[in-house]
Amino acid sequence: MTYSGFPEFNHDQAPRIGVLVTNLGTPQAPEKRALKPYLKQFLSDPRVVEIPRLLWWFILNGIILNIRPRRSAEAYKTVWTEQGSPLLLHTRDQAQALQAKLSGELGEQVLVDFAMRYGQPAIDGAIERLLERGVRKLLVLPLYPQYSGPTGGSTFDAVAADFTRRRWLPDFRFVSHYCDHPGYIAAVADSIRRHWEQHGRAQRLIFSYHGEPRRYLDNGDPYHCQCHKTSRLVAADLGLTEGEYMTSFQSRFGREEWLKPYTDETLKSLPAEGINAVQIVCPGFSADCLETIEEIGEENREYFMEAGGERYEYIPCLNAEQAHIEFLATLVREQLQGWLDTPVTAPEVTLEQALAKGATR
Ligand SMILES: C=CC1=C(C)c2cc3[nH]c(cc4nc(cc5[nH]c(cc1n2)c(C)c5CCC(=O)O)C(CCC(=O)O)=C4C)c(C)c3C=C
Ligand SMILES: [Fe+2]
Ligand SMILES: [Fe+2]
Repeated sequence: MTYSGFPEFNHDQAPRIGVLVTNLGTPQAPEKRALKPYLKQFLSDPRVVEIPRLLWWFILNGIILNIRPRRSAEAYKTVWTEQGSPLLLHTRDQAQALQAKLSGELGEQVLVDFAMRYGQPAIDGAIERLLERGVRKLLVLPLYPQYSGPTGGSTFDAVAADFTRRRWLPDFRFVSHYCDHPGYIAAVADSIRRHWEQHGRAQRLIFSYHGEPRRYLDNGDPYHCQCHKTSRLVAADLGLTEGEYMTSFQSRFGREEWLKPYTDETLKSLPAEGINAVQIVCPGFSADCLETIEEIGEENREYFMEAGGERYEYIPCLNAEQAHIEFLATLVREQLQGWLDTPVTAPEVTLEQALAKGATR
C-alpha cells in the first residue's frame, strides 16, 4: 500500500485552515446517459439505501437503473439552466461568497472549497486541492441543516475514505447539523417575513423536508426530530400558533413507508378541509434544486390546484443570499474556535535551516 502525499512539501508554506462546503450532487447533464452513472453511485451508497447488498444489487441494476434515469432526466431538463444544474451553481456561489466574507474578516488564513458527495466536483479532489494549498486543519461543512445517515453520515464516510489513502492527515472537524442554530432559524424566518411583506400571508405555512424511510427513524436516525425542531423554532420566531403551520415530507422513493405526512398527499387533502391558500418553504434544503424547483414549485402545485386549491406559493431556499452567507460565516467562525486563536504563521524553521542544524530529511 502506498499512501499519497506531497513529497515536494515546502516547509515555508504557511499552514492554512480549510473549509470544505459540500452538498449532495447532481448529474453532469439532464440526459439519460448522465443520469445512469450518477444514480448508480448515489443509490449504491449503503447509507442511502439500507437493504441487504446482494438483493439491492439485483433491484438496482435489474430494475431501477433501467427505468429511473429516463424519468429523472426529464425532470432535470425542466430545472436545468444555461450554466448547469441549479444545485451545483448555488453551491459554487455559496462557497465563493463564504470565501469572500471570511477573507474579509480573517485574511488569507482560511481557504474555502466545495464538493459534491456524488458526481462532480468530487470530495477527494477538493481535499487534494486544499491540502496542496497548505491546509493543515480541515472543517467539513455539509450544507444539510438536519443530520441524517443518508446525507451527513454519507459525507463523513466519503471524507474518511479519502483519508484512508493519505499519508499526512489534517486536524479534522465536521459539522453534523445546524437545524437549531439561532442564526439559521433567523435567516429562514426573515426570508418568510420578506415573502409576507410582498405577498401577504396564506392560510397555512407548510414546512416540507426531503423524506427518508420510516425505518431509519425507528432505528435511531435523528433527522425526523431535527426537521420538526427547525419548523418549531422558525414558527416561534414568526409568532405562528400550532394550527397555522405544519411539517411534511416529500421526495418518496420506492414502496416502503417513508416519514409522514407526505407532502403530496397533504396538499391533495387540504382543500377538502377548507385550506385553499398555502405557502411552502423547504428549510431542509440549503439551495434550490430539483426537489424544490420541480417537485415543490411545479408538481405539488398541480396536485394542490387540481384538488381545489386557489393560492399556492413556494418560498425559495436561502441559496447564496447575504443573510445565509452571514450565518454560514458565523457558523464557521464558531466551529474554528481554538484553531483561529492560534496565530497561523509559517513555521519558523525552514527545511534548509533544519538540515543545516543536522536534521535528516
Ligand atoms: C433512495 C433514497 C433517498 C434518500 C434516503 C434520500 C435522502 C435525502 N436526500 C436529500 C437531498 C436531496 N436529494 C436529491 C435528489 C434525489 N434523492 C434521491 C433519493 C434519496 N434521497 C434520488 C433518487 C434523487 C435524484 C433525483 C431523482 O431521481 O428523483 C436532491 C437534489 C439533487 C439535484 O441535483 O438537484 C437533494 C438536494 C436529503 C436532504 C435527504 C435526507 C434524508
Ligand atoms: Fe434525496
Ligand atoms: Fe421525531
